[in-house]
Amino acid sequence: MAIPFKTIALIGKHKNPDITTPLLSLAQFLSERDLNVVLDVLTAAHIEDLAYPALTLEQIGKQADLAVVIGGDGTMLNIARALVSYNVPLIGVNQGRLGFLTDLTVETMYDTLAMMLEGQYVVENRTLLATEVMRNEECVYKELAFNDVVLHRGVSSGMIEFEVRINDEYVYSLRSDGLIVASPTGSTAYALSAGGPILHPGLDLMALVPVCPHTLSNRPIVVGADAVVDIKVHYTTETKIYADSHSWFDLGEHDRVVVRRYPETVRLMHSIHYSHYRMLREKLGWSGILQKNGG
Ligand SMILES: NC(=O)c1ccc[n+]([C@@H]2O[C@H](COP(=O)([O-])OP(=O)(O)OC[C@H]3O[C@@H](n4cnc5c(N)ncnc54)[C@H](O)[C@@H]3O)[C@@H](O)[C@H]2O)c1
Ligand SMILES: Nc1ncnc2c1ncn2[C@@H]1O[C@H](COP(=O)(O)OP(=O)(O)OP(=O)(O)O)[C@@H](O)[C@H]1O
Repeated sequence: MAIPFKTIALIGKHKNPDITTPLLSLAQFLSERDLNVVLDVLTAAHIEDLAYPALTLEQIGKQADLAVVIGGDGTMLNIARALVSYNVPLIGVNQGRLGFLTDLTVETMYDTLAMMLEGQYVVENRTLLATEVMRNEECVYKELAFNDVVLHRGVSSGMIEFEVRINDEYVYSLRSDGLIVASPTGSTAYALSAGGPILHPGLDLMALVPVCPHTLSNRPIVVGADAVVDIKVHYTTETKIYADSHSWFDLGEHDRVVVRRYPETVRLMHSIHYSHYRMLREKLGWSGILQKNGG
């Protein structure tokens, strides 16, 4: 079978010396299979006498057929947002903490990649969120989020107050520490810590999860892909909006935060043996066996 991937980009967690050895070893493994290997410029900057071309993420987006990200969830979030418009499938090798988005390990990556390069893979299309801050009908901040868009009180100790509308219909007003609008991918991140539901990543949905709401009856809600979530901030001290916690913006009084599904999706590639439920079981420490007699 013809290999559908000719040029493979390797992108490592920036400034992490631990990734250099596995990354170069993976580069050699791929070169020996007659594949063109390229590295991203930030990763390449820390490697001496590099035998592979160093490309910007934009060049990788245009030239690579596949990108292997060696790092943690934080690195994958960043690279996925940067490459989403180029439709390059992404494979994650975990060198970080939890590794919800980076399911291969350094130990298993050779065997698993060899199988995937022979066509034994599945692709998941993952939803992203697009957010805009509107001030007097003018957009003053615009960002993409793979996990979540979070309205938060920042460092101030006081609660924030805001009003939520969905598709122009009033939903509720709330006083709380914040509100998380999570994609299915982000449903296992901050939203989960705040009591939100775990959404299967194949779903095209968003979860709205309040952070410490003052009205205890206020619960997380799940809305459809066509929902345009409009949050009007009533009173602000230091209120901020965060996209994946990587980018943020200081909100002013009466600013509106608009969140909607981004039309393009991130393509995550997994081995055919990948199981979302096994991953949840392992990462979240769920029990794998039923014990008899309550033992
Ligand atoms: N109290 C919290 O749980 C809390 C607070 C702030 C931000 N966050 C999350 O951190 C994310 C940014 O991640 P980071 O790694 O760049 O920051 P980070 O380095 O601060 O790590 C946050 C933790 O969240 C994990 N994580 C990230 N994305 C995940 C996902 N989709 N599913 C399960 N776990 C995930 C990471 O592995 C890491 O252990 C934000 O999008 C937000 O969801 C969580
Ligand atoms: N090659 C790269 N190009 C661009 N940004 C990068 C690159 N490598 C890492 N980053 C950014 O550096 C940061 C690394 O994230 P983080 O500190 O959370 O580490 P991580 O190990 O990837 O993830 P985690 O801590 O969640 O396991 C993120 O902001 C990520 O987007």
